[in-house]
Amino acid sequence: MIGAFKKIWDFAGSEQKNIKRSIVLALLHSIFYALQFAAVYVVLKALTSGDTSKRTALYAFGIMILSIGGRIVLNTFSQLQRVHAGYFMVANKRISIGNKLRSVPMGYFNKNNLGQMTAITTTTLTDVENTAPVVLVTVLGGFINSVVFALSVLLFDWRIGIIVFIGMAAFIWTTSLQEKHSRKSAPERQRAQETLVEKVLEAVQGISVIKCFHLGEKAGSAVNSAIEDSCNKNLAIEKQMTPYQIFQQIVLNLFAVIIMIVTAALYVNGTMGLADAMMMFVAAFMVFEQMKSAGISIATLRIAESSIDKANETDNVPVMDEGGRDIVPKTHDIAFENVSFSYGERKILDGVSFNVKQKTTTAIVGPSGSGKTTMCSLIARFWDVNGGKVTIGGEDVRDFTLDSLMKNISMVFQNVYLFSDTVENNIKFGRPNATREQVVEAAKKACCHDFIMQLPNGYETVLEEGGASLSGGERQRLSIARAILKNSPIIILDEATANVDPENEDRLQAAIEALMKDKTIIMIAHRLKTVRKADQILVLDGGHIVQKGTHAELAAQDGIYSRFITQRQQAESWHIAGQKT
Ligand SMILES: Nc1ncnc2c1ncn2[C@@H]1O[C@H](COP(=O)(O)OP(=O)(O)OP(=O)(O)O)[C@@H](O)[C@H]1O
Repeated sequence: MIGAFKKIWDFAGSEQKNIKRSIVLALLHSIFYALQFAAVYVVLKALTSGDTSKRTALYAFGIMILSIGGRIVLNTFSQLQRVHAGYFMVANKRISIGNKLRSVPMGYFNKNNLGQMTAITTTTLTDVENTAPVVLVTVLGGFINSVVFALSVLLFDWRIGIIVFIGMAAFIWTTSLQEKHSRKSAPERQRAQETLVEKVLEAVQGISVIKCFHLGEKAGSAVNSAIEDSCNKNLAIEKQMTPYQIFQQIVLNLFAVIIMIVTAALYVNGTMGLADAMMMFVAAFMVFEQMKSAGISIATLRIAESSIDKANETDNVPVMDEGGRDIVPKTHDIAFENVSFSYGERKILDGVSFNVKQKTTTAIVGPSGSGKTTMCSLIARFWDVNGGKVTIGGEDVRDFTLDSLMKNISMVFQNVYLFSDTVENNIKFGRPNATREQVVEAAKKACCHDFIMQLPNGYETVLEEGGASLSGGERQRLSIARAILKNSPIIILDEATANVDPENEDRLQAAIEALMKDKTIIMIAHRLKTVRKADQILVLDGGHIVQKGTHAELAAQDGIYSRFITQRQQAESWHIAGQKT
């Protein structure tokens, strides 16, 4: 249990001060709570001694008012501090995880699916927000209050005080039993919650496939069973905890009864006065109150702990940036030196070496799945090589900080992701402080300006998430405008195969040509026209560069490249024939 408290305390980080304040206020609250006993004692003492003066009544009344007023004020402020701590400690963790995810290797996203990550940053951390500070303040505050209360009883009458302490020890014993049991079920509840988020996201993201293949029932039943499982796991925790909570109540009530019996006995044998005995009767009802609420909160301690473990696990993944330097490379030559790379056990690149001179264009061709995209991803360090090295201007990409590396590179892929933000902000993504004029200039070069101006609010139009409100070609040209504005010296380009109708193709080509001007280009090429113009062509197959040279050199050789030419020529003639009909 102490370990769990320490975890919450460490998690609170800079919010520890607010939790401390909340606990102190909770303690002060308990002093004001105890004041009502003083009022009761004054009344009892007066009644048993026959003092019915107005002064005594007012005195008792004043103490009672002070007790009530103090409790209201202190409880409000204690709660405010607690809520503040909960909200900010979780907000800080969310920001920290967000920053981490920018710098983790892409392999992390393979192993940890979107559902898990969404669950951690939403429901899991919301659990921490709602439970951690409450549990800390209620349980710690509750125990400290009870000890203070018990000490007061001990000073008042040592015999009853000892019974109170024994009752507290019995309660702690039942609590430790309860806590051991919740240790196993809290992570299970956690997993069920993650699966639920995962299934809902999957159903929403794959809705077009689900509709196409009439899979509504299947997808629905996966979501339903995840909901059911999550409900069951929550109920299981409740069911598991209930007997312990009943047991705790029995133990505490039993000790309250013992206090009353012993008090009565002490009064009867004349070792306790009437007022003191009546006071002890009242105390018997109240002395364990704080412990009871602490006991109920203990059940959520494990939930908070397992949620914190999960969030910390995500926050502690090793990032790629560690040890990187802010490097400004002297040139933008790119080199692969004997590079090997595998996804898990599966080798994709094996001893790949080549050089790209700055401000030249290199086209990569090869069969589907040969590793073209992977090779490009290694330059931007989405992944780290398993052997050899990738350099820019002679500097290993692993020596750069992520930011200083990405300053040099723009990537334009076929799958363009646009954020649910204005068109302008989507274009400014790579250069946030660009002016409107610069945005418009880039959009014009990328042949986007006309369609942007036709949108309801032009550059201020807010796009739908992922860019769903735009056509594939429009999305692609916006991503080119983004890259033009970023103006980085190296461009990695996956030439479009899809979304290209003849009208769009001309615009797209114009956009790409604007982007490529005076840059070092690595291009996954699909069109014969672009491959022909490249300064160097790399043919990738079976994890190796099997051919390297200019179009003229490779076209003269028998091999994959000459077959690629034949295939492209056929495809392009089919394309043209298709247009004529
Ligand atoms: N994130 C990943 N995790 C595991 N395997 C992957 C991952 N990405 C790609 N692969 C596998 O690595 C191989 C190379 O993929 P890559 O996308 O680099 O090929 P490509 O030549 O670009 O293919 P295409 O021309 O079809 O786009 C493929 O067999 C693919 O299944």
